[in-house]
Order: sequence, then structure tokens, then C-alpha cells
Amino acid sequence: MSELVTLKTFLGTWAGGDAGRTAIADTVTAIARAGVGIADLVARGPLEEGLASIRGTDPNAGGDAQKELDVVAEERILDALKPTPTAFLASEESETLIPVNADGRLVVAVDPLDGSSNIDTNVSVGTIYSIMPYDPAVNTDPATAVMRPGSNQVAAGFLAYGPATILVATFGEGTQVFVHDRQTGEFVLARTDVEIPAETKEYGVNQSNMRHWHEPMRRYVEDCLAGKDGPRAKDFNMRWVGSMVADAFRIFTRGGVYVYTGDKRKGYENGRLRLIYEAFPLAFLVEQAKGAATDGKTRILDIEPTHIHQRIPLVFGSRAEVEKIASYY
Ligand SMILES: O=P(O)(O)OC[C@H]1O[C@](O)(COP(=O)(O)O)[C@@H](O)[C@@H]1O
Ligand SMILES: [Mg+2]
Ligand SMILES: [Mg+2]
Repeated sequence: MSELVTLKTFLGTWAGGDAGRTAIADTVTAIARAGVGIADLVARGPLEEGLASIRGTDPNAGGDAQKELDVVAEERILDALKPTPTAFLASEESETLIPVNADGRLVVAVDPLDGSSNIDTNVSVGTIYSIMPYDPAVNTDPATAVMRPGSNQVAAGFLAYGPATILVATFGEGTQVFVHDRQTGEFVLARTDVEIPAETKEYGVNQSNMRHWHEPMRRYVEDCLAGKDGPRAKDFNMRWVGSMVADAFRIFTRGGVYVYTGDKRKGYENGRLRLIYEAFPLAFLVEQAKGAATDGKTRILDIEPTHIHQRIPLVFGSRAEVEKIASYY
């Protein structure tokens, strides 16, 4: 059997003693370690009174009901980042940037718990992260430190807490999949340079919103539903977990597209997903795996944020299908 490569050895080789890369490696290691703790909490959820319950009456910064576990996951990540060179943390669960280390040179953005509406149903949830460099001389107003196009990311990834805890990570040189080995406690490299197949017959969308969709989206899904006899001349399959990390991992495994566009509902003009800590990291991972990510038309990584919690219509996955969807817009 060939030698197992752990996250630690992978990152050691990647960093190669370079100080900037070591800072990024240490930060990702800290997030991965926090993720193992969060996975335990998620697994214990039904046994711990209140963990899956809604906290208070106020929604979080993104406007969603905040669960106890959302907040605990954010606390775990913040604690894990304290010994790392992170200057600021942006999080779905906090209105403004959280200062971490005054002399930090990275800014981290996280969705501490993605898919948290699923936690009481024993479905996979996860943690999404995005890392950008931070230079106080350039980002003189720290409040805007994460408000830069996603093409500035130096690393991104997500953990999914499912039957296995997995880490899908990119450092700008391909996308790798690590699996947490519960026996050794290590993350082990399971797939190197993942490639999302360009073509697919599988789409993921919350079809219950069809009556709210705009014309291009409705036509796209209708054409998929028409199957072999329709304009696409092939039968499609549909999958929707409703935790983006789980839907994304399926796409990294066998291709497909994830689509959450803007619709006519109040508050959903730009869909549901948040640009900085959901769309940017997913787009970086997907492009590094030879897939594509757009807001329907425009490349996600080129979009300039205007607000830390802004939403964005999101289409990502198999390149040819993402391009096909763009042709409907
Ligand atoms: O319930 P809907 O509207 O189908 O939305 C599902 C989407 O919303 C999300 O749950 C948003 O993430 P959060 O749970 O972090 O708010 C995605 O993971 C998921 O794909
Ligand atoms: Mg989310
Ligand atoms: Mg969340």
C-alpha cells in the first residue's frame, strides 16, 4: 500500500518553509481542527439539550434564524484562529469583522455552520472558509478587508460533517479532498487534483421555488424536465440536499450543477447564498477543479462585494452546464 499523505505532510510540502505559506497552512490546520470538534458537536446534537434550537428571537447578520450550534461553531473557529496570523474574522453569525490578532496578515471569512436548517434532521452540514491576505497599509479601513473580489483568495475550502468528516481544500494549485480518520485523528489525502466532469445530466435546485423564478431559470429547468424528448435531448436527474456543502461534495465527486438564483420573493432578489463566505470559497474550489461558478452570467470571483453579508445568485459545477445556464440568461 502506498504511503498515506496527511494534511500535515501535504501542507509542510506545500509551504516549503515559506513564511507566507506557513501562515496560510497554520490557519487552515486550525480551521480543520476546529471542524473536528464541530463534527463531534453536530453528532452529539440530539443528545445535548438546546444545541439544535433557535437562539433568541433575532435573526443573524444574514437575516436567518440563528441556532445555538451556529453560534457555538463560530466560537470554536474564533478560538482556533487565536494562535494563527489571522487579523480579522468575518462570519455569517456576526454583523461586523471580529478582530483576532493585531499583527495578523490574513483575513478569514467563514460560514461556521452551513445547512444549519438541517441539523435536527441528521443530514450533513459543514463549515466553509475563505482566506485573503491582509495588509494594514493597503486595507487602511479594516471594515473593508474582506470586501475584495474573490480572485484575491489565497486559500478556501469546506468541511462537511457527514458519514465521514471531509475537507475539500484549495491553495490555488488544484483542489484536494482529505478525509478525517477517526482512528488516528489525522486528515488523510483521499483525492488529489479533483476534476469536475465538464458535462453532466444532474442538476440541484430547490424546485419548490419554481413559481417565484424569473423566466430564464424556469425555462432551464423545464428543458431539463422535458428530458430526451425536449430541447436538451437527454434525461436529467435531480438532487438537492439543502446543505450547500453536501450538494457541492456530490458535484466534486460526480459532477452536476448547483443553482440558487434570485427570484421574486421579497429578500430573495439575489438568491440566498452569501457572496463572501459561501460563493467566493465555493467558486475558488470549483474553478481549481476545472468547473465554473457564475451568478448566472458573471464569473463569481470577479464580483466586487459591496456588503459583508450580501447575497448573490449562485450557479456552480460542471463547466459546460454552467455555460448552458448562462445561455438562458
Ligand atoms: O432552504 P433553501 O431555501 O432551499 O436553501 C438551502 C440553502 O441555504 C443554505 O442552507 C444556506 O446556508 P446557511 O444554512 O449557512 O444559512 C445552503 O446551505 C443551502 O443550499
Ligand atoms: Mg451557509
Ligand atoms: Mg451558516
